[in-house]
Amino acid sequence: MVDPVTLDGDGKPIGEFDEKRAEAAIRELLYAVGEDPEREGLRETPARVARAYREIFAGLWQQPEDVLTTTFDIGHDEMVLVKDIEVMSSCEHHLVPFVGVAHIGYIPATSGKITGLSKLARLVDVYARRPQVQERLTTQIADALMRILEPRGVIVVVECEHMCMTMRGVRKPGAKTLTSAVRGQLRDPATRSEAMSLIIGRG
Ligand SMILES: Nc1nc2c(ncn2[C@@H]2O[C@H](COP(=O)(O)OP(=O)(O)OP(=O)(O)O)[C@@H](O)[C@H]2O)c(=O)[nH]1
Ligand SMILES: [Zn+2]
Repeated sequence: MVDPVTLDGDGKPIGEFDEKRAEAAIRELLYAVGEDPEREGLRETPARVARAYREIFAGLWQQPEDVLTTTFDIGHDEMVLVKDIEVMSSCEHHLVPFVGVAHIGYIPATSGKITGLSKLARLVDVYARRPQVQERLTTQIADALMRILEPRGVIVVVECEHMCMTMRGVRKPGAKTLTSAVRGQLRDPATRSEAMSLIIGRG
């Protein structure tokens, strides 16, 4: 899957968030919907929304290597699974949120790298804080872990509710979308089903 951010030769993102441009766009949007961005309550809104977008899309200027920095070798070669990591992302089709949880498991290489547990949650944010589709979010997390930790296997399961399906359009609140990405030894049916039962069997 191609990373949506254009990278330079050193793998760093090209460009930067243009707050002034975002502010002007929000002013235009307010005019377009028939509002008056000069009225009291809206005067600060374009600047405020621009700052909010800077935060919501901050992942565009981060790479997984920036957060998977702390790795240890503690000789643990059994599965590590972190469940119910909060996901807050934005649907790239409608620019409204999709929210839910991610479950991430990996089997370290025999003499391989383990990362700090919080780094898995940070990795989710790197990819969630971009205009996204849930399938790409899921595969990007799995592929980054495979590339950086070089584990024997990875499983990523993401369950989200998409606001574009609840607040507009088809209007089906409560519908959850599940996506998974499985790599390496976790593709083995027995290992995969052990991981899935750990993920699904939450009390
Ligand atoms: N596969 C996938 N689809 C998504 C995701 N987020 C939103 N969508 C869908 O993207 C589709 C865009 O469809 P379009 O027909 O181009 O847009 P639309 O007219 O606004 O569609 P409706 O949402 O059905 O009103 C919709 O079916 C959304 O439900 C996602 O993460 N993954
Ligand atoms: Zn959408």
